[in-house]
Amino acid sequence: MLEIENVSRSFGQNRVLDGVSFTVGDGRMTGFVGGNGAGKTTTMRIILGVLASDTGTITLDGTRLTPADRALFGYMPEERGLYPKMKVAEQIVYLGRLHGMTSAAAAASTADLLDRLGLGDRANATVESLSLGNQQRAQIAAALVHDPSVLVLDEPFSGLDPMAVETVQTVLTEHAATGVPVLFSSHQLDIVERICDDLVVIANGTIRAQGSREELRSQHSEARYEIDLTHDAGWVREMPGVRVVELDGDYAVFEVERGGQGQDAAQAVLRRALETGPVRRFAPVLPTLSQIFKEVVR
Ligand SMILES: Nc1ncnc2c1ncn2[C@@H]1O[C@H](COP(=O)(O)OP(=O)(O)OP(=O)(O)O)[C@@H](O)[C@H]1O
Repeated sequence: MLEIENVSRSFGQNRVLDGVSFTVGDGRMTGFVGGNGAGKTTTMRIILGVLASDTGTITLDGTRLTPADRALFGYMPEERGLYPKMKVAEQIVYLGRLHGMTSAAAAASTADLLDRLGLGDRANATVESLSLGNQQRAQIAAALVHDPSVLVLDEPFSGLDPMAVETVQTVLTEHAATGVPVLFSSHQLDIVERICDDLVVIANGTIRAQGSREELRSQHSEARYEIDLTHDAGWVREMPGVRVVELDGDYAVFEVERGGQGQDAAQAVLRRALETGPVRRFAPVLPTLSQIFKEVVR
């Protein structure tokens, strides 16, 4: 498990990370989300040791990170780092060699990754001749070539078409499934929602929420309910403590206050519904990641 504990960092007077703590579990795809300038890249650079923190520690399985640990990490930096004029496969093999792989092992890993990423037929093309999306796939291969023990990816899905998102997602998920902690940032909340196991939300340099996707969704779900009746649901609008956000014949979605009073109001709707006839469905509505995000960064 990778653990970031109480990390702070300022640039001049500007405190861009303030007591940041979160964990990236083994085998967990952990989405790191936050608005522009929230502190994601700074955090990732500190994890990789390319930037120092002012305070705080980073540990892997309880031990403080050493340069040797970090040499085994895979990193896709925000500023993409491949040489434009070098051939794709040659370059990825070269990066594998820098990580201490034999030529044969680096070549085998490169060929395998390029195939899985759908770049097999471009192995001998120069990086600059690839489309941006394909350059991005090559960057993913570069981060994975040495079979990293931890994977940190800054916006791995930006600029990818939906097919490429799926391809990259499969490769990353397979790598995580070998027990590797994977931290990736993204502004594409729909993608994060689909693929992350855990989520960390940062705003203005502080962590606003973290946990498994299911935990977060259920923590933020109790205020909204849907009810599906076999008769008109218009009366729900008249119920105290209830705000109807959608009404369509015998179907309604409504919000209540968070907490005990709100729950009582929701239960009162259910009781009244049962008095008036059969109820097909009554359930909390799980919020989308985008709704949770808006709520916690507010
Ligand atoms: N080298 C630096 N010198 C001064 N300020 C910096 C430096 N690097 C980052 N910052 C500031 O730190 C803050 C956090 O930036 P960071 O790049 O970590 O955010 P981010 O969450 O990755 O944003 P984005 O989604 O836009 O990439 C910003 O206000 C940025 O201007």
